[in-house]
Amino acid sequence: MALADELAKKQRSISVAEFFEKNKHMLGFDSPTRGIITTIKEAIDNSLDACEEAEVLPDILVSVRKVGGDVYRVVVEDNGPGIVPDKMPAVFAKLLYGSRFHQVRQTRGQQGIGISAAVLYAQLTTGKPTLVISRTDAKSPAHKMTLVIKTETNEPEVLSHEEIDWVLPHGTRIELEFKSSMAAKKKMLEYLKYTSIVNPHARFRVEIDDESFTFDRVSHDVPPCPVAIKPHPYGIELGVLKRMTAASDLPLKEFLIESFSKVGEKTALEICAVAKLDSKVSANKLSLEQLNPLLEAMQTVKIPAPSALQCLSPITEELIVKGMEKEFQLDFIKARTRPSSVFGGNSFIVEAAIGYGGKLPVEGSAMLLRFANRVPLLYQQGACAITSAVSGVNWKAYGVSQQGLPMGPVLILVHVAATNVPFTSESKDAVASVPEVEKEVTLALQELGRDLKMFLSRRDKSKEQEDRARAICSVIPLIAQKVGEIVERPAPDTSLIEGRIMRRVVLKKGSSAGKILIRVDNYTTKDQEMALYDISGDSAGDATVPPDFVTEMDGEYTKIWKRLLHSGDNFEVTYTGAGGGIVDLQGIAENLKVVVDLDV
Ligand SMILES: Nc1ncnc2c1ncn2[C@@H]1O[C@H](COP(=O)(O)OP(=O)(O)OP(=O)(O)O)[C@@H](O)[C@H]1O
Repeated sequence: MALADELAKKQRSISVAEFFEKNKHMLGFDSPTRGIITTIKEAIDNSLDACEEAEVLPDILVSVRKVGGDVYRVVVEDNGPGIVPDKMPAVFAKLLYGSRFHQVRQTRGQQGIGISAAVLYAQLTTGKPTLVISRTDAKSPAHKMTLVIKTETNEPEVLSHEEIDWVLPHGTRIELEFKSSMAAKKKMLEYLKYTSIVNPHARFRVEIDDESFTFDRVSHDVPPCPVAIKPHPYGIELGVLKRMTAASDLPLKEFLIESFSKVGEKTALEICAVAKLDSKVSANKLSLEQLNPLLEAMQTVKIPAPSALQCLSPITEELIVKGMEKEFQLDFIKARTRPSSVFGGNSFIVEAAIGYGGKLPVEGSAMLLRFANRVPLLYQQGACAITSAVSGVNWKAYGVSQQGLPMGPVLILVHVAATNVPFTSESKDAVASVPEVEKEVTLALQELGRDLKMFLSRRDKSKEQEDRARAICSVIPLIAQKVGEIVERPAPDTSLIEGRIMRRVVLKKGSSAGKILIRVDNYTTKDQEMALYDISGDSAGDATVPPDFVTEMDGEYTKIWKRLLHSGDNFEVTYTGAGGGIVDLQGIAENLKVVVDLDV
């Protein structure tokens, strides 16, 4: 037909670079504002992955600078293992080129698209090539290249290449220029803050125009790099099995043992028996008719779950708490790392944490921080299985109000670590709805919910006790006076009683000087900041605290002195002046025993 001939002239293959140039939203480059965050995220993901592989503590520099008009230069530099010069062009200027796609282990990068997509975005919006410097060891020179992607062929083009001296003994630096705006500055800083929470061993130095920020590490231990394992029989699909058998000349039994994790002699023979196949037949001789029952047998025979120990890298409860405490002021924080679990042959571990109170906003719904393989998920919260699992928990049972998400000063962190995170799309914004993953998130949150409930009821109880004590306090002088009248004696001095109620030390107005002795006993948890408040609201009184306290003003008269508490601490607060005052010991952990002695 004439039309078919006509169409035939227009039919041609499309390169993957051309495809993503047109569909950049699929990779998280929907708008200039988002483009800048995605670029930084892709580069940082790679830096962290590379440092983990090289077992070095990541020191990452991020710089964003306006270079004219609406063009910004983004620089990300790491102290990772570097990239050999031969591979630099393809790593940065060829889509679907990477080292992690075929590995069964937890990594941030998976697809081999991320950083080349950023290079493509830069050349699309400014026409500028990307500059890359990389060095693999102190004895070799660094290589500096400028690169573009030839979109029609998805092949790299090296515009310049020279060997240079470089300050870093090993590492990689990428500089891209693209059209953007600073509308997302807050989100960018949030992304960095959240990244530093789940990568507590990394340090980020950030320069945005003329401002600098540091997100420092709280751990000096490099997390063990996840080790790749073989695929599990439960997670295999027919096409993959066909490719694997075709490439193997081993007998079927040996092929099964060699190619899959958790398959030993006994399991391999059982699979062959269920599939009614000879265990000695060569794997590459199997026909499609034989592969179908083989696959079915591989998925019905009972096989132990893949081991998660080596291939996953959970953050751990202790480090999640450290990371959260570094970035948020909270009254309560608890984290939980669940045992490993499996979906479709993929190992995964869910970790979660709940923070409460402190400086979290009281109004509105809880803050939800979602993470997958130690990467913050900043977009598509509503489409994420983590969000629906959080909303599915009955928070009212734990003393927290709820409208879908819990409401009030609550911070929820959920981290899904998996050998293959089931994202809803290539832009890796949201976790797809997988019942096994959702169940684990729910279980982690329910466990934490019970701890939160306990904290809240203890807090309410101590508030109740304080109110009661206060009420008693207020009538003590009256009772004393009445007693004095009855027995016809002067009223007894009740100031000391008033001064030792609860954790609040009250110095009566008119007392000219006082000493408060504070002793910290029985401190079993980690160091925690304690604040001493002078809430007298009076300029006449003043207090002297030991010099290692940091003083802050809260309002015009109220001073806050802060310092970390340690077990066995002993110190004195001296109060002078006629104004009287109240020194309040706040933010003290439940299990911390603070002994306050008043010596007026
Ligand atoms: N800073 C770096 N240091 C060392 N190697 C790097 C660095 N950046 C990239 N690489 C290498 O280049 C490859 C490609 O990176 P790219 O960002 O395109 O994909 P990815 O991270 O593997 O996957 P994804 O598309 O899911 O992000 C990586 O797999 C890694 O081997």
